[in-house]
Amino acid sequence: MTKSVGISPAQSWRQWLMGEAGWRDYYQVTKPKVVMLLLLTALVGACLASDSLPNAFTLFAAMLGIGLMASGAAAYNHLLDREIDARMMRTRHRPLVRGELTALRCVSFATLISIAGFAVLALWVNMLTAWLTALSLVGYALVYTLYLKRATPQNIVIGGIAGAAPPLLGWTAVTGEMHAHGLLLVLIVFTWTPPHFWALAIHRRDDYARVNMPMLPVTHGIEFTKTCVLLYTVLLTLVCLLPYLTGMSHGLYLVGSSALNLVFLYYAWKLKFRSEMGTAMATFKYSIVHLMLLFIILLADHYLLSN
Ligand code: HEM
Ligand SMILES: CC(C)=CCC/C(C)=C/CC/C(C)=C/COP(=O)(O)OP(=O)(O)O
Repeated sequence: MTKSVGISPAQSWRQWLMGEAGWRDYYQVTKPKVVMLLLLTALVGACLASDSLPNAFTLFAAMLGIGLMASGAAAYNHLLDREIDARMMRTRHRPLVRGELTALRCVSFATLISIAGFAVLALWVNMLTAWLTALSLVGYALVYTLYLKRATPQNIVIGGIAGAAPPLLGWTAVTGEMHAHGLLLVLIVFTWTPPHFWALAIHRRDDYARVNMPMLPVTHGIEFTKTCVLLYTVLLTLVCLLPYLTGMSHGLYLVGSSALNLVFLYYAWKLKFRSEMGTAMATFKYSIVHLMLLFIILLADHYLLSN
């Protein structure tokens, strides 16, 4: 007699849940590196909100909740952008474009982790943080992705508010209330976003033109965008002085942030006046290092120099 080779209940569950997708596809739609940097800014917001160390459980729950909701927002972005992603060189290998993750699985995953993130914040952090994070999710996943991105070259300036929110989310997670210093950290990320994105958009201009996406280099040309990158970098340098001038941060921050901004200004100046083949991409890559180090320095300054 031959034994039948059916699949076990565990295997059929896995097949129902995953289909052709692997864990890597689910991981990829969460934009993990972006979310990691967002979480760093949230963590620093939380630490700067009080003179003592924040409660470890609240901090863990806040990072988990914000991380899950930001990942959910990123997964909705993959879902809603799948048709334009398929036509752009940079994004045509994404899981939904390759068909390895179906739209139904992606929307289910995004909804599940977003609701889980909201529940974590509502149950173990506070309602203010839960609702502000939900607002950021809607701002990025719906307002930016579905409307702004396709409507105006100021898309990333306005949409940047959602990506800039995490330091405030960290702040409210610890204190339960908003504070001008938390909003100052938001202002830094908000001003940083245009040079971050437009440097990449200059490099990828043709990709965006192919799909008629009204990004600034497509609508106003590369030279104008380079001028905007330089002007926003000057503005960022000035905004970065505010934590020192308002007494929120100290000398270590002033020296560290000034050095980082001088390098950013050099990249932006070079992009405008001495551009070579890889200058736009190098400026984009530096913007990420800049923001990461800036927030680490804010943290070091807070713990080493606060009384
Ligand atoms: C509206 C605001 C923003 C726009 C339009 C934007 C746009 C982009 C784009 C198009 C990429 C390239 C992704 C790729 O290569 O697939 C990127 C990469 C990245 N962005 Fe942004 N970004 C924004 C805000 C932010 C914020 C607020 C952060 C963090 C605080 C951030 C952190 C990063 C990081 C870490 C990467 C590199 C990801 C990687 O290498 O996989 N971005 N961004
Ligand atoms: C809850 C919360 C804090 C939400 C914020 C979510 C979030 C992931 C913000 C990052 C912004 C970002 C990566 C924009 C790029 O989108 P794009 O569509 O222009 O880039 P793409 O073409 O690479 O997809």
